[in-house]
Amino acid sequence: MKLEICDVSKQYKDKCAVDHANLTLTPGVWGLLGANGAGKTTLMRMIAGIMKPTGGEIRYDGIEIDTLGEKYRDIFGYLPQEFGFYPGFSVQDYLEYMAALKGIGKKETKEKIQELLEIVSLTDVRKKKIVKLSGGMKRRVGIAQALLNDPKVLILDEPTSGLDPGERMRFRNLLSEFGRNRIVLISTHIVSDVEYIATCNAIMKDGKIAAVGETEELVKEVEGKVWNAVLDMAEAMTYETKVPVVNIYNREDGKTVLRYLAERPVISGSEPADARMEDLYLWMFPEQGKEEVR
Ligand SMILES: Nc1ncnc2c1ncn2[C@@H]1O[C@H](COP(=O)(O)OP(=O)(O)OP(=O)(O)O)[C@@H](O)[C@H]1O
Repeated sequence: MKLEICDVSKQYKDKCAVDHANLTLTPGVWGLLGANGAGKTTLMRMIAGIMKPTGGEIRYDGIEIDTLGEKYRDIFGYLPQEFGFYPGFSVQDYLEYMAALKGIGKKETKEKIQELLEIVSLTDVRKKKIVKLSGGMKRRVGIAQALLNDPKVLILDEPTSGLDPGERMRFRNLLSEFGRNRIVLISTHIVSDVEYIATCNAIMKDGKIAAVGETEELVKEVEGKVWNAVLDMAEAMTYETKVPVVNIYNREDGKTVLRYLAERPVISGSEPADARMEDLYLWMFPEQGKEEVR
């Protein structure tokens, strides 16, 4: 099973949102990383078949998705970034409605909804109107609807926004399991959100795919360039503008740990640290700064 994005572009009037993107997705969980405006949503909408590329094509197992029509919809699940719920519907009614749209039989629908409500921990609120749910719960309803048809390809646009830490953890576990023999693509501008579940990553910048690979492989580029320095808070702050800072946190003993990137240690007493995706991201796009990526 593979999904190929072949030289895909999308031109909106005077804006090239996706620029000759090439990417082959195979089973597993993929992170699509990029700052706001990098082109992630546009690329995902094209993969979902709800927007046509202005150049190139997208193929599922060698066949252009447009020509697959209904068949593609059957194997596909999509959680858009902004998605119009039917606020007056209860969770159960909404999922039944979505299942009908996806052409799932009644008996199968009942069982599937029960199973999914358990998975996303919404069984207790299944009769509640969606309008009355919290942001995180609404997001989980969205995740459940994307899973209704047991899709082979699952596309999730910023799925973790609005989830609390517990929900994020459950969501990660669910996707790690789900992605074993399916293609799962998750977009985010929060690198740490996909770091623990994505086995492969595609990094987007200005509409282009800037890097692709397994996390371990990609982070090799920054190995030996990540440092931790333990300082007083005031001193740590003075380095904020002098070195690319990935992270600053305060320890219980009152000291501050500054994680930064440099070819060689520039703060005395620095210790080497294991490289992670957020280090690579900042290394590749220093101008985007830490606010964008964490
Ligand atoms: N309908 C449109 N018309 C014109 N420009 C658009 C349109 N939709 C998106 N864009 C522009 O295309 C670029 C890519 O947008 P897109 O939403 O795909 O990025 P993104 O990486 O998903 O960002 P975000 O995380 O903020 O959603 C942005 O510069 C955006 O302003």
